[in-house]
Amino acid sequence: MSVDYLGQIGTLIRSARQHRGWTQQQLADALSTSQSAVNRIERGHQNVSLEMLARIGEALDEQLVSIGAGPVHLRVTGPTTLSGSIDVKTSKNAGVALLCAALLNNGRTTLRRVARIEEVNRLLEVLASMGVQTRWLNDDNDLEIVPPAHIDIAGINHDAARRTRSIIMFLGPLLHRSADFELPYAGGCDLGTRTVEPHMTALRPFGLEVKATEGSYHAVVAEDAAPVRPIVLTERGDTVTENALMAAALHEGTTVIRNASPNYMVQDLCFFLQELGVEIDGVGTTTLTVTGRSEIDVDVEYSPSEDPIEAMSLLAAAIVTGSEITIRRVPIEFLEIELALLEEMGFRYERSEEYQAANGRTRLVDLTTHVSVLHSPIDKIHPMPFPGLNIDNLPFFAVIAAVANGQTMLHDWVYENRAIYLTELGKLGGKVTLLDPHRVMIDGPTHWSGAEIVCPPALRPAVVILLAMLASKGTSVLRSVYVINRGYEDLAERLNQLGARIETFTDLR
Ligand SMILES: CC(=O)N[C@H]1[C@@H](OP(=O)(O)OP(=O)(O)OC[C@H]2O[C@@H](n3ccc(=O)[nH]c3=O)[C@H](O)[C@@H]2O)O[C@H](CO)[C@@H](O)[C@@H]1O
Ligand SMILES: C=C(OP(=O)(O)O)C(=O)O
Repeated sequence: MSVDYLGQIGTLIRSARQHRGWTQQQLADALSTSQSAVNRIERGHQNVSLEMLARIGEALDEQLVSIGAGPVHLRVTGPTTLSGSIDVKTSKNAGVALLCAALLNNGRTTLRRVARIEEVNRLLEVLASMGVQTRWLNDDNDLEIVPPAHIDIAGINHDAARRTRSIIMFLGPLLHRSADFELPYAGGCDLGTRTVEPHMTALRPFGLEVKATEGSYHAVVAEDAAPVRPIVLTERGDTVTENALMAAALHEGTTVIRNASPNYMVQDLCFFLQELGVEIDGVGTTTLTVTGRSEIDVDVEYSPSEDPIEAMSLLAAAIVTGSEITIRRVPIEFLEIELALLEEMGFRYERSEEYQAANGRTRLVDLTTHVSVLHSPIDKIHPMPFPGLNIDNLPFFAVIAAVANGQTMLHDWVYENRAIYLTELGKLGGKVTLLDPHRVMIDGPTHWSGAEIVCPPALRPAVVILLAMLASKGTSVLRSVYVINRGYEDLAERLNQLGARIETFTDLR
């Protein structure tokens, strides 16, 4: 940790003083201190208290440093070899779904070990603005949520809401709470246009009609509407399935959802809803049969499961740095295809016996990676809805393909923009050719060398670049990492515990 903050602050003070046309003595007089003290401060040789900084700023009529504001960056020194063990944290995508689902419950919801990430923070801000009480209970990241008798949807914090995609999952729970309300447009990663139409189609049988007005969705709910036939999702999407589930959970009667996503976050939501007393058959399949309740008022505890995408990120970290590490608490059901493909590429690893996650349902294993010589797969790599290679895991195969011998094609048919961001690996020495907006060709192996890169506005590609920086020779800088913190808790610090050399810094302003 060698950022010379004192030196930087000193330089800022000197230039502000000179800008004002003052000598060191004049500043010293204004501060009732000595000229030699000012000299030491300007040279970065003296620790300055916050109070002193404020006084200097006042004397020079300039705000010298704004603390905590502005973007956060990472400085990475490489190449690194990692070692040791790391636990996978609970998933962002279950976390946000469960926060929305807590709106179904009039009672107290306690979620155990929630990922303390920016995406969750934004949703907490949104919930607070609607009058929902939330609080972190302890250092284990247990989170308590208590909705008010009347949810103030109109009071919603638009700025926080617009920064997350998950806001769309308020529709399912809120349609039972209000007959007429507005929600800001969903945000999240900039991956190109992401449709909300399947959500509207899925929720229409519950009486919901949504009109897109300027900057927000205007939702109107018809009284006494109820699904009379199975709801057939037009896409097997994760959040759309969750919306349909949440709408069905507060509908007294049985709803059948077909073409449902059986993916990890949906399973977590189903297990939680079961704890709330909602009956659900077919968890983990594409047909969910839900018998809801007209009111839910229980004090409930639930432990969301571990994040398969974080597990994949850590596997990629080990592979790109040629390291042997143990990744604990891997939800194996959701990483099997990725591992099978990696094995085909020559990756060797050991897998422990299975054990249960804290929710008592999800199967976990520990994986120990071995240093392996990888080659490209014979066929292109493409994602599919679960059970298929997870779309959020596809970007990690870019950095893996870059260290494998041969040519690999990645085909991201899902998102309009995400593959494009992978070409940023070229700045570190990767040979990544964009064939069209959905396909990239990667030639490996790569001699990585450090560079300065601004995070692309998409979580997974940003992490992919960080991982390549771990393997890059020299110093790299990754700018504006909010996008990473949106989905990962303390990633840099946890990689450092495995031996990485990543420093966090901000611009002093
Ligand atoms: C909060 C959360 O849980 N976010 C996840 C969720 O977002 P979410 O459920 O919001 O995903 P989207 O609805 O944006 O779907 C992703 C894309 O896949 C397309 N699509 C999806 C299913 C399908 O059967 N056919 C199809 O074409 C959609 O049109 C869209 O372009 O699922 C995405 C796809 O797994 C993940 O990347 C996100 O991390
Ligand atoms: C696309 C992602 O997230 P979101 O749906 O929150 O934008 C992701 O997790 O990679």
